[in-house]
Parts: sequence; structure tokens; C-alpha cells
Amino acid sequence: MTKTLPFSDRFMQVMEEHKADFYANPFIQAMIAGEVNPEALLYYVQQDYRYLGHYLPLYEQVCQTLTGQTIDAEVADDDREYAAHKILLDLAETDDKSIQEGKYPNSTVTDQYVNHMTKSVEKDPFIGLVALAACPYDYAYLADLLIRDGLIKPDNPFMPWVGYYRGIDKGLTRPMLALVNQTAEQVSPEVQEEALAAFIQSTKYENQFFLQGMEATK
Ligand SMILES: Cc1ncc(CO)c(N)n1
Repeated sequence: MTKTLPFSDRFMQVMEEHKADFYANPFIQAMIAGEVNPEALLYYVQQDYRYLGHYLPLYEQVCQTLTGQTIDAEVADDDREYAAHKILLDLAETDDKSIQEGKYPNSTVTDQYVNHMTKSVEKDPFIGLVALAACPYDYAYLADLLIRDGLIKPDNPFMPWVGYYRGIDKGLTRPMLALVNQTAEQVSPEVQEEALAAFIQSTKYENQFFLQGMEATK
């Protein structure tokens, strides 16, 4: 008897295929160089705060549909990743709350990514879950890669930020992957393929999400 691999193993493959694109991203390159670009960081944090405001209710909805339960308070209640954003705001030498609340419109990428997640959730709860899984998974995987490849050294100012997200077996990522793998066994191969395509699309948006701040603040 061969045991089928967990569905989430395919996420690893997607990340390995997109690794070069992430590494070539000017936002990631600046981070590797330890260069602080305050405007790009502020832009990123502001967009991310909004993005997470859409993300959490979608995740809650998918969990409800698939498990009949609400998500762990501990997992949900990180105040939209305040701690991670605080690290970047400190680097940019600001703690201005108004930047997180923001008065600027959502960027195109933020809107497109949110729209992609919303449409995926409407289509099918498993496809939705997998489209959402890219958010914690990609950051966790990328953080692990950057450290493993020796690109973010302990003295890099972004080390605490990378450290916050690293580890695909902790935080939001762990329960999410467990739900992905459990649900995958109950859906058709066609739905699995559609879900993986949604994950790949989310991964492309993740890369663009980093980039947008660099381009908007050039
Ligand atoms: C866009 C985006 N992707 C992933 C994460 C990690 O949770 C985040 N905070 N924002």
C-alpha cells in the first residue's frame, strides 16, 4: 500500500518553483541587503493591515463551513499581526497608528488578491481554504528559506520580522495545513487541481504584494 502524500506537500513544490521570483523581488533584495526603505515599509504595512482585515473573516467563514467550528481565538486574535507590523514600523521609525488605519485607497494588487480569495471561497470551501493557505504558508516557507540559505543573518535588521513568520509548523499555518490535508482526502481530483491553481495564483499575488510598495514609493 502506498500512502498518498499530504496535499500540502504540493505547496512546497510551488514555493520551490517560485523561489527565484521571490529572491529577485526588489523588496526581498532590499531586505536581504538590510536596507530600510521607510516609505516602502509604511506602504506595505498599510496595505497589509487592510488585506488582513479581509482575510480573517474569509478564513473564519471557510472554517465554519468545513468544521462547523470557529477558529481558535488565539490564532485569530493577533490584532492583524500587530507584532509583525510593529517591527517594520519601528524600522521606519514611526508608530503612527493612522498609517495602519490609513486614508489611502487600496492598491490594485491588494484589491486583486482580496478578490481572488473571495471568489475562491465563493466557488468552493476547499478551493477557498487553499487560496487562503498561501498567506501564512508562503511567508513561513520564505522565512525559512531566507534563513536556511544564509541570506538573512542574525544582525540583519529584518531578522525579527523574518523570525516572526518562520516555521510552517506553527502559528496560523499549522492548524490550516491540518485542515487542508484532512479536507483534501474528501474532495475530487478536479477540485484538488483547481485548489492548487488557486494556491499558485495567491503565491503570485504574494510576490506582487511585496513589490507594490517598492514601485509606489520609488
Ligand atoms: C499579504 C500577506 N501575506 C502573508 C502574510 C502572512 O500572514 C501577510 N501578513 N500578508
